[in-house]
Amino acid sequence: MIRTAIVTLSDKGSKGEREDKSGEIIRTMLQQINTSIVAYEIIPDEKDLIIKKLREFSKLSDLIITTGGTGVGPRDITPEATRAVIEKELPGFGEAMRMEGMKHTPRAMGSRAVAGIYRQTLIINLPGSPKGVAENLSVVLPVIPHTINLIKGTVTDCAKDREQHPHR
Ligand SMILES: Nc1ncnc2c1ncn2[C@@H]1O[C@H](COP(=O)(O)OP(=O)(O)OP(=O)(O)O)[C@@H](O)[C@H]1O
Ligand SMILES: Nc1nc2c(c(=O)[nH]1)N[C@H]1C(S)=C(S)[C@@H](COP(=O)(O)O)O[C@H]1N2
Repeated sequence: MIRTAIVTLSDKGSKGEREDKSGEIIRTMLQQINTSIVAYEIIPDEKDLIIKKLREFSKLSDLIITTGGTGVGPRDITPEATRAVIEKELPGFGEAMRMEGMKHTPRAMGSRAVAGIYRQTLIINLPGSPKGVAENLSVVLPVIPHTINLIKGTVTDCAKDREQHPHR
């Protein structure tokens, strides 16, 4: 069971001015893999607060998924906060999400989403819009369990694991 935390970055959402559809989509899509939601919060786009929350949630989760604040708006700061926390970056996740996203909309190149590892927790940024969340998460979802197994050291032989699970 992958213990998962969801963090929605939204100034409007944190003030109760918008329903968090994006967080809800993450929750629904995660049912496709073996996860349990252990934490969920909507916070404003404040760098120090995001850093604090990522560190706090990493103590209780194997996976943290953020949504929002990845673009070029004046208050978009999620990638910088994530980079301040992670110890290893996984650039392939962002590359894959943007590459696939551009098949849907050229605006996908405007997301600066990053992914990486802090201690034993995988952190993945997703854009804020519900469509952006669904399209981006569908790209990385199949590799999340394998990545977490590698982080935790429960899979050490990638080649053998690939023979057993050729599609993930
Ligand atoms: N959590 C969410 N739930 C539903 N829709 C969202 C959410 N986050 C973003 N959106 C939608 O995606 C659009 C682009 O997201 P973006 O984060 O740039 O918006 P925003 O209005 O600046 O957000 P905020 O002021 O809440 O931080 C929003 O205008 C909204 O329509
Ligand atoms: N696949 C995909 N990626 C996407 C989108 C989308 O609809 N689909 N929306 C884009 C848009 S419009 C923006 S502004 C950026 C950043 O969104 P954020 O600032 O809400 O995180 O993500 C982009 N990435």
